[in-house]
Amino acid sequence: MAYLGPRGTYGEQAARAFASRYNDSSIDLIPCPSISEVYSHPADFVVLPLENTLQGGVVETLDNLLSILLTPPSESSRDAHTRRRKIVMDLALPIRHCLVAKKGTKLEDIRWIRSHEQALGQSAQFLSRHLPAASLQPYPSTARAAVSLLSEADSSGRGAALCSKAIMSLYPAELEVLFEGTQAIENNFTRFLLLQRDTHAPPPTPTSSHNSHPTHFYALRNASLLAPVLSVVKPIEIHSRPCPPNPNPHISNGHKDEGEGLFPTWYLVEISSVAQGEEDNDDGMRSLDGVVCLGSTAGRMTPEELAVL
Ligand SMILES: O=C(O)C(=O)C[C@]1(C(=O)O)C=C[C@@H](O)C=C1
Repeated sequence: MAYLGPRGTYGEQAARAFASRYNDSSIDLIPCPSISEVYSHPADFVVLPLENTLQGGVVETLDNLLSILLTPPSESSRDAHTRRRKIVMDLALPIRHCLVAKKGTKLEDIRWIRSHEQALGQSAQFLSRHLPAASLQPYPSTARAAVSLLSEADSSGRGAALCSKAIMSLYPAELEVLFEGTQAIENNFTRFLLLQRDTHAPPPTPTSSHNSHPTHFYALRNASLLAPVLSVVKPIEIHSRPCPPNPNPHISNGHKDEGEGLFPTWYLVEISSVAQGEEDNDDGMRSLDGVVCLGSTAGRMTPEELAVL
């Protein structure tokens, strides 16, 4: 199971929780250096952060999920295994950031702060109030930012990281927590998705809160597809992202003739299956040209289930 590493990330916590849903103790957790490398990893399972209470969609995840719109069905290279993967589960992980620094560092000495851009954004109010002069340095993950402090040549401790307290169990002798709870609100969650290859692996065992109303995810190539889709289903959420420049002019990115001019956009639409006649609706969605099904969440883990892991 591939996740955004190194050890100590929120992604690792999500991966452990997802792995516990499988009656298979042989699932290895594989840390990857970036969200894009998680997405393209050939593992049977990958774990991706989708959205956060305070900061909204995780753009690197959205761009990777939507990149399927550029992949022709016959693709045989890097994208073959990503095409065969489907979303099977989600969870909402409580997110509580700590300001962490090398032991002995004082708050007033801190000149720069590293973290994943999501964590920096979620802590913007704290940073402007307590560390207004510090420069912000985006890192590929919260734990990578914390680990980078250890190899910092500057031993006077002028830098800090925002990350999960979990990092302290890995580096108790080197790091210390200067402040707990830097995010703007207590009820801060990041939703993670589990994608599973449609071969080999068994399905997850249902959670105790087994979701009798799964939700379904679709990638849409342009805005004109929103109208037919929204006329047949109940949308729960719609994320939009700029359509990337087309790397392969032989494959349409869906925008040449759409008249969207300067701002071509792709959409990730999540729909509920509680709408009447859901089966028909789902078939209707799949048959639309420019719509790709990305999978369904079968059961969401509750905070209580996460707490006992
Ligand atoms: O950097 C991490 O620890 C991650 O797991 C990534 C990530 C994200 O991409 O949103 C996950 C949860 C938090 O919102 C901050 C960062």
